[in-house]
Amino acid sequence: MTLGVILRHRFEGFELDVAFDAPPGITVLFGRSGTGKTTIINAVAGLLKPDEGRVATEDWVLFDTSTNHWVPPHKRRLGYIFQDARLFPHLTVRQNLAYGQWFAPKSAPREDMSRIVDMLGLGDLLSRRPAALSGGEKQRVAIGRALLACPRLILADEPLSSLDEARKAEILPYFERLRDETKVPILYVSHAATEVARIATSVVALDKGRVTGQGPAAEVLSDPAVTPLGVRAAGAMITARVTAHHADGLSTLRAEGSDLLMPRVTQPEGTDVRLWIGAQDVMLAIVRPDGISALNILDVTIRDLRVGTGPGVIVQLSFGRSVLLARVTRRSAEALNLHPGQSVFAVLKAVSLPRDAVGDVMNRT
Ligand SMILES: Nc1ncnc2c1ncn2[C@@H]1O[C@H](COP(=O)(O)OP(=O)(O)OP(=O)(O)O)[C@@H](O)[C@H]1O
Repeated sequence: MTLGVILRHRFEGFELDVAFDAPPGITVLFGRSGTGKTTIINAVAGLLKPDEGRVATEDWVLFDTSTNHWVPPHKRRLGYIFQDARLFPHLTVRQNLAYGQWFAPKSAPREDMSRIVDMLGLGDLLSRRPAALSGGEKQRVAIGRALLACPRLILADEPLSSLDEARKAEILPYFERLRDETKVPILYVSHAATEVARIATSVVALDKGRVTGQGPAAEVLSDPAVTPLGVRAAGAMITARVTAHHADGLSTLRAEGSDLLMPRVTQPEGTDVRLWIGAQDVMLAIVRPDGISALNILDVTIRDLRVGTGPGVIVQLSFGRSVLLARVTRRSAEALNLHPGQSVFAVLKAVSLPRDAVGDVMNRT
């Protein structure tokens, strides 16, 4: 089931004009603050009636302004996952989960509570009340409650933004499972690049109320013309296989015929992972560097250079069939005469990898 979204709405000083598709899996609405992400979520939820638009799947129309069709919010069968989990404090985890189930229509296919409890690792928490849960645990219960309502669509508005880095790392694998195991489209708002790289099936990049890029996560993220958060946060996502863990805390990952050494990889050997590599963590050399501390030196070819208004240049690199981005100064690009088609070496420090940069690969069959 794919959700089609077409929306036009004007607030004083802001105009939203977007059209995109959300296929099964997680579609991340990705952009800076004030680009219209929450306005889109509110329109899909029915909390905002847009000036014009249509939101529908193949067999179900939530609203269509051209025909005056409008399904009220409580009949839309949506699962919500908010920034704060919004659990009922006086109910146990089991009762909070059952509350979600209570809202599932009798005609809907029943979701199996024990499957959801297993998927989210909630078995040991069922008799606790929310006050006795960590932020990450609460968020897992909120995901379970949303799923048990048998939603036709899940809306997640920055669900990780109130969690610290450790809690985020704890909960990201559950969103990865949600992405891979749930058949309904999930609209997920985020402005964190590593989070997007890990969980997105597809990305809708937004800027000032407009879609600047949409498509599979790896493509949108590595397009230097898109970079929704600006060049400082630009980066690319590649997939790699964990081939060995070493005693010094590093692991070898195989990607595009090359070995990469990375820290903090917890996935077992043989696992395919997604890896987020920030553009500012990649240096370029026109001859193979020798005698440097950086552990990863990759053969790459320059595809494109994007010169902005500032002193930096985003260089798009072909790494096998994958794409990497490097951010260098315009001065370096000129001094090295960097140009499309040129073979260069990308140098990547192992320690620069952020804590949550390695995630599971989608396992959809
Ligand atoms: N009810 C409203 N009335 C007037 N202006 C609004 C209203 N709601 C949102 N806006 C404006 O619309 C723009 C988009 O807001 P929106 O909340 O959708 O952005 P966002 O991308 O979700 O931002 P954030 O990441 O900060 O939540 C902003 O300029 C905001 O001030």
